[in-house]
Amino acid sequence: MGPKVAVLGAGSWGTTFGKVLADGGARVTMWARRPEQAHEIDEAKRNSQYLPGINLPRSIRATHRLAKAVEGAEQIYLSVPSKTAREALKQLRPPVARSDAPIVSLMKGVEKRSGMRMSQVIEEVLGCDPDRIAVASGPNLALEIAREQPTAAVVSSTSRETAELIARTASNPYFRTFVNTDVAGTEFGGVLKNLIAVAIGIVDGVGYGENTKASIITRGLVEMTDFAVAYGAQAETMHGLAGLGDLIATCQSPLSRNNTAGRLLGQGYTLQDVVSHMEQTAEGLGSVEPMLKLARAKGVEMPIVQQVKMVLDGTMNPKDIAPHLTTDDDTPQGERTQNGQDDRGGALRRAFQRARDLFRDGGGSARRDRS
Ligand SMILES: NC(=O)c1ccc[n+]([C@@H]2O[C@H](COP(=O)([O-])OP(=O)(O)OC[C@H]3O[C@@H](n4cnc5c(N)ncnc54)[C@H](O)[C@@H]3O)[C@@H](O)[C@H]2O)c1
Ligand SMILES: O=P(O)(O)OC[C@H](O)CO
Repeated sequence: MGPKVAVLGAGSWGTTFGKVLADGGARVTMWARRPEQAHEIDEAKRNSQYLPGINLPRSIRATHRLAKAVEGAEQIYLSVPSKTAREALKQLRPPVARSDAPIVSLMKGVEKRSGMRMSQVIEEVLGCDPDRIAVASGPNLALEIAREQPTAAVVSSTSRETAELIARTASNPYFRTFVNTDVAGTEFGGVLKNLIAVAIGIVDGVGYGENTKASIITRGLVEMTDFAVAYGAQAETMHGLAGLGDLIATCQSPLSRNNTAGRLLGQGYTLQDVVSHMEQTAEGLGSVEPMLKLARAKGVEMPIVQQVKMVLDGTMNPKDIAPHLTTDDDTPQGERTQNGQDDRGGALRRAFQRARDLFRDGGGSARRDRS
């Protein structure tokens, strides 16, 4: 018999992940805020609003009572929009204090006010040991997985044991989960690819073709890597499932809400129009500002994300987004990342600055992951 698990949040990803877990043998109880949604999942084994046409496993249970969902749970998965994560977590404090169940974030956003990653918000609100926290990410478009199309994902935790436990539970014949211990890289990959997917949507909406998109994806990966490495992540994580893998899926798919939001902006709709049109969460729209703030704090240049912000603010015509892939200056620049290139004084200076910051903080990347 598989572990008893709770999945909190019954939108498209929470429900799909509940199915992944149940199809891997776990005993799943979903928590939905709305009683009628909990009732539909529990009785009809359907979530018609978020996963139309999908039959959920017969074993899945659902409730709108949080305490009932987490009672006796050996693992707890959280899948709400990042802007509501803190509020949802506060309700979890009493039951979590009574258990030692790992807490797994399925979310791909940062907290707008603080710029904190979701694992950091979990650690702060629940006050639990980081080794008990895991995050899941990767090229994971919910509807494709709900249709049981073969997919890979990655689970990360500062404790390899926790990551392996969650990866074993979140695996089934159509869903294969890998592990790593680079929590910051895994989370930032999921946040950053959303921003690049918005850019791709914008140029799609304008009507530009594959050269423009390939240029943005490739240079976008450089921005993602520079940012993540500046925050103590490993560059190789950005080239794995949580980085490049997810970047490809999100930038290519019309199923992506971030890509869709960008496309509408590129077609000339305002941000306000787009937000009111979207029925599901497009995390990228709310992440642009906090991520640029974090980038500035480390001296990381993110010209593509900066241009996305200008389109969101209405200060740049979407059709102008692609040609200037740098906001720096007109000097030809090396193609490698800021961290890798040795042909620009600025990059070298920043690398020294980061090394000095790291040294001053007294530790390497693993330690910084826990901050
Ligand atoms: N959909 C995907 O393909 C996918 C894949 C991977 C990761 N994610 C990430 O998963 C997270 C959730 O996204 P989603 O796609 O399920 O969004 P969604 O818009 O489909 O659903 C969000 C759900 O959260 C519920 N909710 C909102 N605030 C809540 C609160 N305070 N308490 C309880 N429930 C609340 C909503 O009622 C809704 O059921 C996001 O961070 C997203 O980036 C989504
Ligand atoms: O629909 P999106 O844009 O939130 O993307 C969903 C997943 O994150 C893809 O991995």
